[in-house]
Amino acid sequence: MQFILEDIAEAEVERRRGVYTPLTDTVRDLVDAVIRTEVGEDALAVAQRRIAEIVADLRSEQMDGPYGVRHTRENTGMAWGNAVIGVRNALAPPLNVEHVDDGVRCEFTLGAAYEGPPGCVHGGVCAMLLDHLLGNAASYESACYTGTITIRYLRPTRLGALTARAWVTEQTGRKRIARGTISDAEGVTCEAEGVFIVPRSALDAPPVRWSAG
Ligand SMILES: CCCCCCCC(=O)SCCNC(=O)CCNC(=O)[C@H](O)C(C)(C)COP(=O)(O)OP(=O)(O)OC[C@H]1O[C@@H](n2cnc3c(N)ncnc32)[C@H](O)[C@@H]1OP(=O)(O)O
Repeated sequence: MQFILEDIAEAEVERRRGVYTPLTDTVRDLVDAVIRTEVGEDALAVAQRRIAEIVADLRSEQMDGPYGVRHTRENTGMAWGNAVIGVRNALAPPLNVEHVDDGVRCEFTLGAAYEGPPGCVHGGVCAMLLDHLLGNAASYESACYTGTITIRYLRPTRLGALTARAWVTEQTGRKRIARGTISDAEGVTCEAEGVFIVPRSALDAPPVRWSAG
C-alpha cells in the first residue's frame, strides 16, 4: 500500500481538477437520470448504445488498476478515485471536506443513487461517509486507517441536504479515537465512534496525509 508522489505544481493540480470535475459531475447526473428516467424502451436502447460508445472512447487509453492516492511535494492530496471525495469518481457524492477548529465538517446532498429505505439514505452509505470523515479528522499529522468503527442510527436519514462533522476525542501513541455525526435540518440522524491507527509500517516513512480532494 503506497502513496504516489506526483511531482506537479499546485496550479497544475487545479487545472486538472477543472478538467475532470465537469466530466464526473455529468456522469453523476447520468446515474441519477438512469434511476429516475421514464422514457420509453426505444429511447433507453438508444441511450445505452450512445453511452457504450463513450465508454469505449474513454477505455481507448486507461491507466493500469486504480488511480491510487497521489500527492504533490507540497503534500496536496489527489485521492481522485476515492469513493467518498474522488474528483474522478462519480460514485462519490462527493464530500467537500472543510477543516474547522475542532476537526472537519461538510455539507452535501444525497440523491436517488444513495437510497436504502424508501426516501432515505442507505445505512452503509452513512457508515462509509462517517468512516471517511472520522478518518480525515484523525489523519491530521499522518494517514490513519480505520481499526474499528461503530455507527448508531438514531433515526432514518432522509435523502436531501445533510451536514456531517467529525473530531478527535483522544490520542494515545499511534491510536486516535474519533467521533462524528450526520445531521439533517432537524438534528443528528446517526453518530459514529471509531479507533483510527497510524500503521506501524508508516513509522519510518515521511508523513503523508490522505488530505482533501
Ligand atoms: C482524508 C481521508 C481519510 C480516509 C480515511 C479512510 C478510512 C479507511 O477506509 S481505512 C481502510 C479500512 N481499514 C483498513 O483497511 C485497516 C486494515 N488494518 C490494518 O492495516 C492494520 O490492522 C492497522 C493499521 C489497523 C493496525 O496495524 P498495526 O499498525 O500493526 O497495529 P498494532 O501495532 O498491532 O496496534 C497498534 C494499536 O492499535 C490497536 N489496534 C490494532 N488494530 C486495531 C483494530 N482493528 N481496532 C482497534 N484497535 C486496534 C492495538 O490494540 C494497539 O493498541 P495499544 O497501542 O493500545 O496496544
